[in-house]
Amino acid sequence: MVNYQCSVDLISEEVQKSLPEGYHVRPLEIEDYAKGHLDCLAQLTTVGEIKKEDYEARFNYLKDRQDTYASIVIERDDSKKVVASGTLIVERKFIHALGLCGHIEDIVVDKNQRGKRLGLYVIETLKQIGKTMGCYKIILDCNDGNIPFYQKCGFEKKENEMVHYF
Ligand SMILES: CC(=O)SCCNC(=O)CCNC(=O)[C@H](O)C(C)(C)COP(=O)(O)OP(=O)(O)OC[C@H]1O[C@@H](n2cnc3c(N)ncnc32)[C@H](O)[C@@H]1OP(=O)(O)O
Repeated sequence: MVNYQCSVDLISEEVQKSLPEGYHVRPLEIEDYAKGHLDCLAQLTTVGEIKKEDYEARFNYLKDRQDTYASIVIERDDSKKVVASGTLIVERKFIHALGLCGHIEDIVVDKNQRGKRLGLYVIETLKQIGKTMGCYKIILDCNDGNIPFYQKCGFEKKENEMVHYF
């Protein structure tokens, strides 16, 4: 199984050029608590009060499972702030010959940084990580308003999303 940290290094070189100047993509780091990762996520949905030690415990849980979770961020070079983030989760199936299915989750670009193709870049990076890790497909759920964005990222609409909240 590929360690995604390595694949991000490879991807970075290949596609970094397509990012606007002054930004870079990298795996999530434990220091991102202080770099605005949660502020960015709060522009997607409710985050709640998360203490630094709890953030770090969750980060370490994910880091110990890099064959399943790949979280990436885009950092702005001048402010050193996280301005975009996203996660790929790799599901291990019995079907499709023990196939691996990638799930894209929690995509967000800071509201002041939208329209610069940062979202596209996050998705392209996660797609390449998924491919490198051996996923046969990548799926995601989104609202109607984001369908055109994901179509630009190479996704097509298929079936429906269902939810049951506890
Ligand atoms: C699986 C999930 O996580 S779904 C949740 C997605 N996240 C959110 O809804 C949070 C709030 N929204 C955001 O963070 C951002 O608006 C995002 C992530 C949806 C898009 O990020 P951006 O960086 O602004 O998009 P980006 O600039 O990369 O756009 C890529 C292309 O999609 C187009 N696009 C982006 N959003 C939209 C939209 N809502 N409707 C139509 N086209 C769109 C852009 O015009 C661009 O087109 P182009 O290639 O012809 O220039």
